Amino acid sequence: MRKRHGERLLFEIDTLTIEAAAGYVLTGVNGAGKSTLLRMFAGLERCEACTVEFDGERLPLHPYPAALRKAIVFVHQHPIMFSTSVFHNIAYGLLARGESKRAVAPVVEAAMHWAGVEHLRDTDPTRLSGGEKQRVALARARVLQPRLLLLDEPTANLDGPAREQVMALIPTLLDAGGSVVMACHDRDLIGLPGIHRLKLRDGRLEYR
Ligand SMILES: Nc1ncnc2c1ncn2[C@@H]1O[C@H](COP(=O)(O)OP(=O)(O)OP(=O)(O)O)[C@@H](O)[C@H]1O
Repeated sequence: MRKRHGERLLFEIDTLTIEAAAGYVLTGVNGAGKSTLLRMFAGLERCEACTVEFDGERLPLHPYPAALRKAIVFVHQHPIMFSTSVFHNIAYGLLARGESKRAVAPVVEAAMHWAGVEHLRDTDPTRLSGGEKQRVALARARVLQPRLLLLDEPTANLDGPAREQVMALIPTLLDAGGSVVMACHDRDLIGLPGIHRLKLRDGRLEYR
């Protein structure tokens, strides 16, 4: 995977292997390219010379393949939500996949319970705090059961109980059986037991 901005080479990565059902933190100084790398995986950023092997099939990252669109979910640092309700935002992706309202309702209930946002079900997400919004975004991603979940600095800009609540959810994301890669600077996330460490440094990826 190679990424340039004009003449500047941001990174060049020969091979990156993401195992099934494994958790990774991606670290690196500000501007190292962490968000860019995650956005590439999610098809949100063009890249040169990018090929992935997914379930034994070789695919380009551009144009972005439908198989990856279904398998990979990206959670933005500042999640954007419809100005409807928390319930609707969590349900939306499943309804868009063609699932019935009747099938989706209990899944959304369980996800709200998991994220501790049941009391906010009818709230307009634009009125939520940063921590509440991040928890709704995690619930919204989780119901889609992604094979790979990409989190961009999930605890950035949070402190106190809001940060603790988001922190507590992250290890349980792996229980669903998918893999998680999160870009972060948060020492507590980097130190989570069993998590693999990746570092972008001077345009190269290091396994640590
Ligand atoms: N469209 C663009 N044109 C030129 N440079 C860009 C563009 N988009 C991003 N960059 C640069 O690419 C670099 C990588 O940005 P990125 O957001 O991926 O870094 P990061 O490691 O996630 O940083 P942080 O830890 O601060 O979030 C930065 O120097 C940024 O300014």
